[in-house]
Amino acid sequence: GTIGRAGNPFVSKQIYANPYYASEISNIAVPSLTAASLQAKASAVADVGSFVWLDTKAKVALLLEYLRDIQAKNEAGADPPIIGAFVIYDLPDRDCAADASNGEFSIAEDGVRNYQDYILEIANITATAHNVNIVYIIEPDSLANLVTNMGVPKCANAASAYKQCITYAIQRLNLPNVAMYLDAGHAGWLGWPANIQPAANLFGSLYQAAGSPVAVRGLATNVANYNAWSIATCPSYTSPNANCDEKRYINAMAPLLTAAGFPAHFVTDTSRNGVQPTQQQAWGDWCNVNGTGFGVRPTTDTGDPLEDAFLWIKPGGESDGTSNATAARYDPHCGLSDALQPAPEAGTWFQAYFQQLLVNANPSF
Ligand SMILES: O=[N+]([O-])c1ccc(O[C@@H]2O[C@H](CO)[C@@H](O[C@@H]3O[C@H](CO)[C@@H](O[C@@H]4O[C@H](CO)[C@@H](O)[C@H](O)[C@H]4O)[C@H](O)[C@H]3O)[C@H](O)[C@H]2O)cc1
Ligand SMILES: [Mg+2]
Repeated sequence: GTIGRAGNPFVSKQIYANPYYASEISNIAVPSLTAASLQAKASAVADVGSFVWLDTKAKVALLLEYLRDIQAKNEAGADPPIIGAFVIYDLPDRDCAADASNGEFSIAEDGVRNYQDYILEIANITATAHNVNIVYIIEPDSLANLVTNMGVPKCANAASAYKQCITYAIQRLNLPNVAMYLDAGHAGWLGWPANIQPAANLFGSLYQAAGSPVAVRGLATNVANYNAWSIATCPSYTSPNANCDEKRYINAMAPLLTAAGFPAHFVTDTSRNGVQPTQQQAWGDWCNVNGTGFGVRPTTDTGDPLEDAFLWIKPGGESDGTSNATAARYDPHCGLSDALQPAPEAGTWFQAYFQQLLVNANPSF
């Protein structure tokens, strides 16, 4: 049966500690660290299962390589069995409300067709690796931008392409060895009272229009963001949004989704939420935020029946965006007082940020 229909895809499994992140740590981070104690801690980070971002068509080659490695490890008796963990992130006109993570495809230049080819390649590789279970997070920030940023021309112009591409993706990846979670922003984005019902409507209508694919298990929250899973006192910067953490957000969202025909479960990114409250000057500050730390390691022990797992989705140490104001992809959020600077381009290794996460890790390494 499909792992999506079969319930929580993470139970009695371990997430692949992928070589891409491990090599960033062993080739860049460890040699850059002077204290031997920090080198040992850094090496331990490489052993944590985290998500591989397929943020270019070229990186789909990694999917094939890593699924083969997982298959071999499982055949050699990996216990618990290893599952693959990947982020689908290559929409045309990507990251439409920001400048830091714009992608390789543009709608004006056959971007929808290029995206469909990207998805087909992933689907074909996924189907051949039929005895490896895989979790896909679908397109961070995309649908959330369609809820709150239709006033941004680039988002308004991209809306139908986003929906067409995401529908294509969840239909083509609706395979027996797949579970998918659609990205749903975070408590400080779609959790606002003004946004949460429109968000449920969008997710419900898209899910049903796609034919309610059984492999779609639910939604992913807090991807590349910093919110607490559950916090006793709402931080000041969250006021007046009562949904001030991810647990409150998903518990407010779940009944609205069920009513919209989408009985969803959730996963939450805890890779960078170990320090609470954060040093964000405003809740909407998303770029390379100062003072953060690695959060709870991946686990299904969430204490909430709606929450399948805490996961490390954003690879901690990879930049959210460049602080170079002359760069083509410069976004002003990466130049704010609460953003660690100087920062390299989105997705590239940011050693000072990795060190920050490491020394602030909670639980500590
Ligand atoms: O006082 N009030 O009553 C009240 C009422 C309503 C208010 O309005 C809300 O304010 C929120 C901010 O507080 C806004 O949320 C921000 O929206 C941004 C996109 O526009 C997101 O940015 C993305 O972040 C991603 C990583 O998460 C990046 O990968 C990506 O590149 C980047 O673009 C921020 O996270 C997210 O925090 C809401 O839209 C907005 O509706 C505010 C106050
Ligand atoms: Mg981003």
